[in-house]
Amino acid sequence: MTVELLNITKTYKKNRGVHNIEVTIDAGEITALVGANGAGKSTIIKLLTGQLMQDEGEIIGFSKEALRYMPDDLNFPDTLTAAEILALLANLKKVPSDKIPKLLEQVGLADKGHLRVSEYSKGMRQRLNLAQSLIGDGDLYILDEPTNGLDPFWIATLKKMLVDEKEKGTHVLFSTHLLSFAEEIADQVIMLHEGEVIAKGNIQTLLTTYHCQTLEQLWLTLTSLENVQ
Ligand SMILES: Nc1ncnc2c1ncn2[C@@H]1O[C@H](COP(=O)(O)OP(=O)(O)OP(=O)(O)O)[C@@H](O)[C@H]1O
Repeated sequence: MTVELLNITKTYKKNRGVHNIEVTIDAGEITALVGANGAGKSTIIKLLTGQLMQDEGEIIGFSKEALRYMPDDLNFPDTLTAAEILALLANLKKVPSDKIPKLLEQVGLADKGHLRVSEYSKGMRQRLNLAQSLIGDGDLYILDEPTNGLDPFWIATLKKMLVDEKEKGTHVLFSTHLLSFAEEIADQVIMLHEGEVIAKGNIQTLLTTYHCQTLEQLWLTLTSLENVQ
């Protein structure tokens, strides 16, 4: 099963949002959503996760039950410990609480689960955000700027986790400003510019087609064209 955005348009009151978006997310692949600030990445993620409703178009193949989601700005209640927060969220997803020690361990917080989130650094909060997105077995995994606040070790660990998810047959879609991160692990890319898709498809095929060595080169080439197709 694939998830498809068909001719999606979302306009905010004064701003354009995204326009005529046609995107397919395949199971067992990693799709990277890339583009400059304001290009429309978060809007697409919010449409996919049901936080926004499109003005036009249709999303098919999406089921809320299948969704696991790592937002870019998750605020946790400061007075709860990380283990308590994960227990609450596991309970909501009907996942047994005995999975929590493993989740904490996966994000390197095994010995910090008893601490209140107010005592966490930014990177630790982001790892807790990652841990909550690992709860359950939903096979549509969406991550909004997952590398934010992570140090190089945790960026490398995140890469392995996403590749493992892909190998389990999960649909993985993440947004990023880091084109090298996208290039290293994604199969497909959706490149956005001013609310429109300017390139999409298999990364290697796109690089060959446009005679580029890297995604950064491709992005610079496409965004400097006078008439973007
Ligand atoms: N709540 C909102 N109200 C009005 N305009 C908005 C709102 N959210 C986004 N926009 C506009 O929609 C466009 C796309 O924004 P979006 O947040 O999707 O971009 P982005 O690619 O995620 O950017 P960034 O990399 O800066 O997070 C921008 O022009 C932005 O100003």
